[in-house]
Amino acid sequence: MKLRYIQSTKRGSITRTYQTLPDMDLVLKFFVWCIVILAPALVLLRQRMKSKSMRLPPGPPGWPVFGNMFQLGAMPHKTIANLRKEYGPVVWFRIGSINTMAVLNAKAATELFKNHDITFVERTITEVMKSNGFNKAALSLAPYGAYWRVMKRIMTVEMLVNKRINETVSIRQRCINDMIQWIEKESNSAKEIGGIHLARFVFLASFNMLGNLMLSRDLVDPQSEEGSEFFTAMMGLMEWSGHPNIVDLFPWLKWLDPQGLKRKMDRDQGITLKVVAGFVAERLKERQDGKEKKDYLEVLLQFEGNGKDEPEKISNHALNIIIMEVFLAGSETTSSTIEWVMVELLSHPETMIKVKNELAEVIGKNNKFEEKYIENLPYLQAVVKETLRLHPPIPFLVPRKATQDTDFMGYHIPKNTQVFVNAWAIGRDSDCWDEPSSFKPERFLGSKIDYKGQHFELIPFGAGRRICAGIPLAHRMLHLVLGSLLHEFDWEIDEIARNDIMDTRERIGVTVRKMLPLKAIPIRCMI
Ligand code: HEM
Repeated sequence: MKLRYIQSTKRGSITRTYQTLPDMDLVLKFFVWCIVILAPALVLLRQRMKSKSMRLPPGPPGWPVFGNMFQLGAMPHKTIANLRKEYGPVVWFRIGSINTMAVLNAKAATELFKNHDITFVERTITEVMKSNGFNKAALSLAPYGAYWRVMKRIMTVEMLVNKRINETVSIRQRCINDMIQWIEKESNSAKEIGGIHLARFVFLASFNMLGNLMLSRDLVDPQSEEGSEFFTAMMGLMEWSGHPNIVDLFPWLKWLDPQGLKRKMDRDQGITLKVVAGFVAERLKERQDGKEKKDYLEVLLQFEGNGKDEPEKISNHALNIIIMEVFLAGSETTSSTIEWVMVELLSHPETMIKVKNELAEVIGKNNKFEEKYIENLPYLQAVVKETLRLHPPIPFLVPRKATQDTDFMGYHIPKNTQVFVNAWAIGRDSDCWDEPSSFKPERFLGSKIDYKGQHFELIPFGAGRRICAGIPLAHRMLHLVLGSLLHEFDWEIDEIARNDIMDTRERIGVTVRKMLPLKAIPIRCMI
C-alpha cells in the first residue's frame, strides 16, 4: 500500500493528512493477469466464431486429387440424394478439382432461391459447352448480365408468352397429327417387333413443333436433306454434352482432349450452325422479296437494342446458337418426360383407366385432343405433375455457380463452388410428400402446387432468375402429346416390355432417360 502526503491550509491553520493510493504494481498486475487469462479465451472465442462461419457443409471424405468422383456412381442424383441421411440437406464434396455443394431438400432449396438466388445465378461451364462460343451466346449458359436479360426477355415475353403460344396452336396440332399418322403406320407391325419405341416418335414430333415455331419449317422431313443432316448433328450434340468429360475434372488435360469430346462437339456444332446459317440466309432473301413470317427467327431478326447496355442487333452467330439451343432445350426434355409418364401409366393400369375416362368424358370419344381442353383436365395435369415430381428430366437443374464467397445456412461457401439443386431428391423429400416414392397423381387434385417456380418442393423446371424459359410452351406440348397418345390409342406391352418397365435403371445424357427404352403396342381406339 502506498500513502500520499497532503498538506492543506484552512483559515490560516495547516492540516497534514495521508491519503492511501492504489498500488500501481498491483493495478498493473491485475491488468496483466486479465490479459493473460482473457486474451486466449477471446482468441479462442473469435476463432470458434470464425470457424463456425467458415465451416464448409458436411460431406463424405474424398481422395486426394480425385475427390469423391469414384463414389458418385452411374446415377449421381440418387447417390447424392442418399447422402442426406448421414450429412443433412446441404452436402459438400469434390468432383476432381471442382468444389460442389448439393441441395437436397425443399427447405434448403427455398432458402437458396428466396435469399441467395443472385449469388448462385451463374452457370458452371464445362469444356464442351465452350465449343464455338456456345456458352457466351446461349441463353441457358450466358453470363448473368445485359445480354442474358435481353435474350430472356425476348424468349419469355415476345416468343413464349401465352398470347404468342395461342397464335401457334394450329402448327402444333399439325405436328401431332403427323405423329399420330407415323404411329398408326407402325402399329400394324408393332406386335411382331414387341412394340414401338415411343420416345422416338415424341422426340421427332417435338423437334418439328420447335422447328415450326422457330423457323416455320418441318425439319424432320424425309424429303429434306438439310433437315436430316441437321437432325443427325443435333443428336450428336446431345450425346456429347451428356458425356462426363475428364477434362472438366482435370482442366490441365484440356490440350489433350483424351475422350475427343471437344473435337466431336466442334464438328457437330459446326454442321448445325452451318445449316441454321443457311436457313437464316434464305429468310433474309424472302424478306427482301416482301414475304413475311411470324416466327422466333423473325423476332430475333427484328430486334433493335439501345446499343448501350444491350446489343444494337443480335449478331448472326448468336442468332444461330439461340436457335440451336431451343431444339436442345425442348425436344429431349419433352420426349423423356412422355416416356416416363407412359412407363408409370402402364405400371399403374388403374391410373391409366382414370385418365382415359377423363379424356373420353371431357373431349368425347370421337373428337380429337386439342390444347383448349387442357385446363379442363385436372387428372391429366396431375399425372404430368406426378411424373415430373418423380422423374425430373434434368435432376440437378442446369448446375449453378457461386459468384462470390457467401454464407449459406450457416456454412461458408467459397466463390466458384458448383451447385447441384437436386430436384430428384427434393421431389421425394419426405418432409413434403406422403409416400414420396409412390406414383399417386391424386395428391395434386385440389392442391395449388405447380411447377412454375413458386413451390420449391416441385422444381423440375428450376426456379429463380434462371428458371426454364420454356415452361408455358413445355406445359402445352406435354399435355398435347400425352393427351393425344392416350385419347387416340390404347397401349399394351408384351411380357418382355413388362419386365423392362420394372427395370428402374436410368441412363444419363442431356436428360435422365430410362436405360431400357419403353416399347409399347398402340391399338387405334379413335377414328
Ligand atoms: C419438359 C420440358 C422441359 C424441362 C423439364 C425443362 C427444364 C429446365 C431446367 C431444369 C432448366 C434450368 C433451370 C434452373 O437452373 O433453375 C431449364 C432452363 C432453360 N430451359 Fe427448359 N425445360 C423444358 C423445356 C424447355 C423448352 C420447350 C424450352 C424452349 C422452347 C426451354 C428453354 C430453356 C432455356 C432457354 C433455359 C435457360 C434459362 C436461363 O438460364 O435463364 N426449356 N429448363
